[in-house]
Amino acid sequence: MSLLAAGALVLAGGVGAALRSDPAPTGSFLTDDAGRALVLRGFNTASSAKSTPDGMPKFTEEQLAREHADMGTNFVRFLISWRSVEPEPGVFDQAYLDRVEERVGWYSERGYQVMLDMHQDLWSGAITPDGKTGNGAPAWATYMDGLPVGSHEMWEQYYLDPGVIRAFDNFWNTTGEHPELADHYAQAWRAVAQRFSGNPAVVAYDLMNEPYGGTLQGPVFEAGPLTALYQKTADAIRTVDQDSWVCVAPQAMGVNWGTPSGLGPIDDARDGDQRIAYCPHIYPLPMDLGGGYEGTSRDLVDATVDAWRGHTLRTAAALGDVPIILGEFGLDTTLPGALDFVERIYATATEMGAGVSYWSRDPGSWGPYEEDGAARNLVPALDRPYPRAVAGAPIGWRGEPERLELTYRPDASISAPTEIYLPARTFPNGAQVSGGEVASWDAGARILTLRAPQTPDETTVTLTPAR
Ligand SMILES: CN(C)c1ccc(C(=O)NC[C@H]2N[C@H](CO)[C@@H](O)[C@@H]2O)cc1
Repeated sequence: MSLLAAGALVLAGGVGAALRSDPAPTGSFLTDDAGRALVLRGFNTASSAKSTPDGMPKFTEEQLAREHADMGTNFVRFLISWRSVEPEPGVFDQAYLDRVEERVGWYSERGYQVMLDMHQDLWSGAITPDGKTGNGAPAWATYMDGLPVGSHEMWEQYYLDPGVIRAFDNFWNTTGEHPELADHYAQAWRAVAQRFSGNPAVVAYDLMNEPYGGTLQGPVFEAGPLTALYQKTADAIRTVDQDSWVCVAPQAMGVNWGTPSGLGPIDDARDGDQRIAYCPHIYPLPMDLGGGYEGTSRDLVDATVDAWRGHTLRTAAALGDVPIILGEFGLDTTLPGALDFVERIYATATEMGAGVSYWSRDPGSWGPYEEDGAARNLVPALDRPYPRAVAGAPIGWRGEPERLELTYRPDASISAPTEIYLPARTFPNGAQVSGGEVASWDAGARILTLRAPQTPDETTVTLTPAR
């Protein structure tokens, strides 16, 4: 069992958890330019970007400032789209990338890390005449070959329509008719990476949102055309960007619900340690079907989370002990037991050493704010102390409203300090620290930094509210 697992198990669940037979957490993290291990907590921003003419989310800098003040997030999975990057074959829209870069600047000014998510659902807006069902791919890359697409109450049903399956089969070249589309996709990502290479706020690229294999499903898809596309795209990115992490996601069908992924390893062409991350989603079916997190539904959801955890750790290990970002999870937080479910997912991600981007930042019953801007129940639930950046190797940590415990092995070669976020609602006067020394306390940004320990030995610091 890895040190991370031992530490996490002790912190997260006591002796009982130590008997867990699941694979050990990988113990690897994305790092910032200073080399600190990053604990990433934030939102998907935002679903509204799927349909706007300019490709931008309906989201203002003031709304980001509010999110930062209310919850101390440090991460965003920012939705971009192939249709906006490459509106015509081989034509890359620099004005669109300007708009993306402006918003990346909002996050950068507040110390955020940004993961750019090439987002698709149901392939493209071109699958239906009104352009409102799917999103992501441009119309010129959407070949349905005249096959029909129906009209459905549940959006997921469109994935079973012949026209939609054919659009995916042509992209993956399962038909043998369109080998050029994957090359275009990789070059579109190269154009994005060329723009953001060296941008200190852009830490990662999430290559494709919730991939779907059309006729091909499961390992034959994931280990076949999906892994091949990721390799092609990673290679294209590395011709212009040697440092950003490349995040690869499994197919959504099944894996979102707790079944194993057959994704194959990606060879990272960069000089030095590989920077590949694994970015699955989790949406337990009983929650999606409206069951809530109570009674029998809760038992089924817990079984899903346990299965998902084990499969995720095994895939991350198979990809080369890569770091994990939970790219999406979310729910209608008016469901019974919703906040207990949110707590369960964050505790599981913490134990795994995974980053988290909640789905999503859009207003309404799934998000942190109402349409009128009023804060919802999610805000206090997500406003928790956490170690944003660790100057060394995190072994394990546990955050409760009025207590943070972090065990890590300091790395004296890292000049930047360990940073900890402390919520105003539970740490109004800052923190009492045991096991470490306070270097600074920024009451405005709610960030406390620790002085580097004198020895490289594993150390545990505990923070409780200052009186
Ligand atoms: C049948 N297939 C392929 C399928 C079914 C269901 C989802 C899904 O719920 N995804 C969860 C959330 N993720 C997207 C955005 O990435 C949201 O629209 C979904 O609610 C995905 C794929």
